[in-house]
Amino acid sequence: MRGVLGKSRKMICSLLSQAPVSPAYYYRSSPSIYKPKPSNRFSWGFLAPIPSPAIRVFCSKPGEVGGLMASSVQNQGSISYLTQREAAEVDETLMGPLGFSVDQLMELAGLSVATSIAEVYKPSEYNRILAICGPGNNGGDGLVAARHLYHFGYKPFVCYPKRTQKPLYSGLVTQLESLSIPFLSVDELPMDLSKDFDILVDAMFGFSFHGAPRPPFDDLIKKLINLHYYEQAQRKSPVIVSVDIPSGWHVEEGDVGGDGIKPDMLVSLTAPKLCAKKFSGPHHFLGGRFVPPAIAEKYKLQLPQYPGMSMCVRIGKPPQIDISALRENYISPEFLEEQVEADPLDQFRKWFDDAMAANLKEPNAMALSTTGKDGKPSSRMVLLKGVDKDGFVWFTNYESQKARQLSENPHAALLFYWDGLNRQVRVEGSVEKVSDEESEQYFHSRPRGSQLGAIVSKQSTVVPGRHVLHQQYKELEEKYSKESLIPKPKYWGGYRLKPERFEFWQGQPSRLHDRLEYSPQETDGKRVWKIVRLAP
Ligand SMILES: NC(=O)C1=CN([C@@H]2O[C@H](COP(=O)(O)OP(=O)(O)OC[C@H]3O[C@@H](n4cnc5c(N)ncnc54)[C@H](OP(=O)(O)O)[C@@H]3O)[C@@H](O)[C@H]2O)[C@@H](O)CC1
Ligand SMILES: Cc1cc2nc3c(=O)[nH]c(=O)nc-3n(C[C@H](O)[C@H](O)[C@H](O)COP(=O)(O)O)c2cc1C
Ligand SMILES: Cc1ncc(COP(=O)(O)O)c(C=O)c1O
Ligand SMILES: [K+]
Repeated sequence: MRGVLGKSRKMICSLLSQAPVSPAYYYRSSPSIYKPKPSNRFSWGFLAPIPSPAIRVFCSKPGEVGGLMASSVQNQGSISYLTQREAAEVDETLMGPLGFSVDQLMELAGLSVATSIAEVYKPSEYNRILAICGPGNNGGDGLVAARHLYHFGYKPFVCYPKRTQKPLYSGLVTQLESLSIPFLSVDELPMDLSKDFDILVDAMFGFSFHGAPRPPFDDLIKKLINLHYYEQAQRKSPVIVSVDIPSGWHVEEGDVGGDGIKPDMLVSLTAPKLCAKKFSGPHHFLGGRFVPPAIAEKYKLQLPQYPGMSMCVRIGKPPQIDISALRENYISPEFLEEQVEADPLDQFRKWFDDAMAANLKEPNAMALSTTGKDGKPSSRMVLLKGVDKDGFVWFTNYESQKARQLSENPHAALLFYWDGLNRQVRVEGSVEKVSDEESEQYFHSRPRGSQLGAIVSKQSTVVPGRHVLHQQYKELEEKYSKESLIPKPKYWGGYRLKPERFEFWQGQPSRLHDRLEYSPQETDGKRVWKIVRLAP
């Protein structure tokens, strides 16, 4: 036993060091200023390899969008598929020499199913889920997924007609019961599932399925097939998510007669089985992030890289994007005149603290909009580096495009967008350079690399290639290798915007957002901020 483990550990290490990094692809979203005709559906053609994908996935049906979780898209051609026998062998190896227990694998598999669903179907629009669970481990995955989906904010129901008395399964049932998740018998299910559920999780059979489905699963499978006809009759029907194998399909041949279920999503576990090649629905995911390199090597598995910390990864063709259907319904607490600070700077600090507390990434990133003498506006992101009664400060290159525009027209607008909080803040005012001292002080507080970078970059001018920047950077690194202080170039420094108008925006349902505007007023020779509500 020790020998096997020792050997596999060594093998794992050596495989890890040689493991080719499979390319991960993502497709980009962009601000949706384009308003297509209702029928205008098109797919995003742009797929770019990135080292660590972290993106949203957009899908074809209204309400289907990726959450904030990362996902990536992988070319179907480069993925390998398992036969039924190989799938069973992998199972045995994982739970034999590799030391996994069935509970562990099932927990991770069920979690993968739940996270795949959450990536595509938002709980606000696809809330009622029926998990139909079969007698084997595929059914167990369905029970685990139902529990996670409950915690993700969905309302799951479970149909589990052929139970096993094994402690693992009775434990899963108890866990669901303790969450008051209803169990429905086959008789309690409506004839037509389309009215009561938004998502049907097909966890009836996995890779050990053989022959023709026996009762009561034959009828349950028919219920799922019938949904297809309701849809053809223009009725809204729930989406079907199949766990590992679309139930009733041959594990290798797929939907042989062509009259089987047609899932919208397939979550392959460990590695796709051969039948997955026949899956033509819009969402194919892989889950079960536990495959050790030793197994991948043995079965020559080519699997996509899981992005970041994600429990699932999209495989197969990217779905078509209907940009016109992408929308969020903002749900936030009310933002009322009585609650706001009299001084907009205090209000800004309050919201900034909220953004920090919510762990938002770079809450100090703001869009800066400027116009030159030609009156043509341009925007770009900069980082807020200080804010007080004198204004909002950022640093940049004094010979950049924005600097040229600011010299021609010293007025600008700043925009903060705090996605996770449904908030934006607009600040407008006049701009001036900060003192040289202030720029000096800030410049030397930056990492050495960024200081050198600022010297190298003649910001907004044309560069013949990346190598030129790197070459200059290297030369500077050598030049200043023995110096503790890197001199700030004259062409780098800060700007300060003195606010003349603020607007605090908080998203609300039905687009009836809160907008409170602050503008300065003279009252009895004193400057005070007047607050008004603007129509959304
Ligand atoms: N790495 C892995 O391997 C992992 C595997 N995982 C999961 O395990 C799944 C495989 O599980 P599994 O082996 O328990 O098989 P599965 O198909 O769920 O059920 C077999 C049951 O169905 C029955 N049955 C068969 N045919 C039938 C028919 N025609 N009509 C009626 N009943 C029929 C059969 O009864 P029998 O025919 O033996 O009498 C038996 O009771 C796999 O797909 C994945 O989801 C993950 O949890 C974690 C990682
Ligand atoms: C999140 C983020 C923060 C940025 N922060 C700064 C910054 O603080 N200063 C800066 O000069 N450029 C910053 N940039 C780069 C600018 O967006 C822009 O590319 C650059 O300043 C040139 O703009 P210009 O040609 O309009 O002058 C940032 C970019 C991003 C995406
Ligand atoms: C070109 C440029 N300058 C300055 C900054 C701000 O960097 P720092 O936080 O080091 O001041 C950024 C940040 O992205 C940048 O891209
Ligand atoms: K299934």
